[in-house]
Amino acid sequence: MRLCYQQEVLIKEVPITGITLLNSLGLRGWQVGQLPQAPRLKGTAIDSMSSSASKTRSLGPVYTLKVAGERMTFLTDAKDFHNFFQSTDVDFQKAVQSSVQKIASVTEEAFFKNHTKIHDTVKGRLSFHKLPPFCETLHSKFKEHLVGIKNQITIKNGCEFEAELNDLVRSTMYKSIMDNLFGDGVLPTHDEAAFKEFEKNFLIFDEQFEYAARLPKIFLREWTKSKNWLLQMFTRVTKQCMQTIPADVESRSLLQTLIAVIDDDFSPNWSMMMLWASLANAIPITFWTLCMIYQHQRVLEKVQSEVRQVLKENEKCDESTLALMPYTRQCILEAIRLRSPGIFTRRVIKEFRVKGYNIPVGDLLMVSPFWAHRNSQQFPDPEEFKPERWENIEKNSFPESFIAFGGGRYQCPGRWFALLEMHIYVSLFVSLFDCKLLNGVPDLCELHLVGTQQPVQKCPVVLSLAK
Ligand code: HEM
Repeated sequence: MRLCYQQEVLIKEVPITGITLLNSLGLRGWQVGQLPQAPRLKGTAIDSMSSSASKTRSLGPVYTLKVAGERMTFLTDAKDFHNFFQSTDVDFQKAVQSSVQKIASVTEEAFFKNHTKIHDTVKGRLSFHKLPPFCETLHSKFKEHLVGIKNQITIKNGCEFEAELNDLVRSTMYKSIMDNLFGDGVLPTHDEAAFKEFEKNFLIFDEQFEYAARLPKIFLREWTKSKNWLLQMFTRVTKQCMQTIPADVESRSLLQTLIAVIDDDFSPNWSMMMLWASLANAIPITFWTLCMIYQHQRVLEKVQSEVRQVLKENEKCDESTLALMPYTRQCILEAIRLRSPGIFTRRVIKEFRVKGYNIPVGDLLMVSPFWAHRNSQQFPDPEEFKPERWENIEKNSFPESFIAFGGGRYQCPGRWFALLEMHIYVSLFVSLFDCKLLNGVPDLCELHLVGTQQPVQKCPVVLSLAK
């Protein structure tokens, strides 16, 4: 397969073994297209998702792919990311609106009317200085569910307990996050059968989320059924919630805060999207963090000695407790670096100049955190799990080269909450259990581009009580 590049009158053809590249981006079967005003594509190498050196591609710092009729121009040089996030020539809302319409049935008009308001509301509610109350409630919910597992092991007379790690993390985290953000028991977390029904539908919704942004409904029967199930649930929940929104703004749950600002009939739809955003990345990355910790004996010993000491001496969990476990936080940041979302995107609304090239209006401009985080200039030995590289990172800021949470006006508003919940969960988990990965760390499934990667294989583990 060939990809054509054209610079002024010169047409440069570059052989592309790009089907592998596309596969590695998860774009199976989509078309590689023509670059209209093209860069001389030299220079920056991009590692494939599976990161083998033999798959390294040299498409250059700027290149365009035509995917399902849409021109996508990728920026791969970290020096251009700031411009990507800050330029007024590109637009976040115009890039994502049609996907939100397909996925959540929010009309174009409703999207533009409410999106910024919702973003700012979530950002305000989950801002760094609003997090302390969540410390205690997340800690107590996680503990409740993890102690449930501990009791199952104890019942077996302290013997080992076999489990699938991804399922275990999911089932213990989902309920806790839902209760914390949406209100205790507001979503079906208290009744096991109802929760299972929810989980089944949510997993289908999540798994095919990205296809749903592009494919006609006809190919998505099962997904549409699950989406409708979730929408019906949120229709009931938001109706009840509207009648019980407390006057005191500070005591409102995130759901109540959200519903209070939406001024049309799409509350259930936005709430469903909010639920997805709050579960889809943080929970798989928590799973990967645990896998990576248990896979690396030296790291494991360091985390164990840190968390067991601190949590033994502190029954409660607050900010100062977490500050005593900095290495665990470094492990989490390192796992986020290695399992960042595949891409995020902006729509070019005014000709965008980069490296001497003019990217035309209408293009989707793309940046891949997954690949950016494998740039060896910024992250030496990029494939290695090295928590120490985060040693001197300040608590409420990230280095410019770390873009897992996006950037600019619409940067992930849940990022501090995500780090908090993961820090509490991982430290509790390691303090309670010894865990042996029976088959090592699973491979990455490359189907998720917008969200983080899921494991291909199951991850069987043997759990026992921490010694
Ligand atoms: C490790 C976990 C997470 C990662 C890697 C992540 C990453 C991202 C990214 C890359 C974006 C798009 C930003 C952009 O294009 O500039 C985003 C958006 C968003 N995230 Fe997160 N996120 C995580 C956890 C969370 C959590 C826990 C919540 C909520 C509690 C959340 C809520 C949101 C929302 C609501 C948006 C949409 C913003 C908008 O449309 O304006 N995220 N996230």
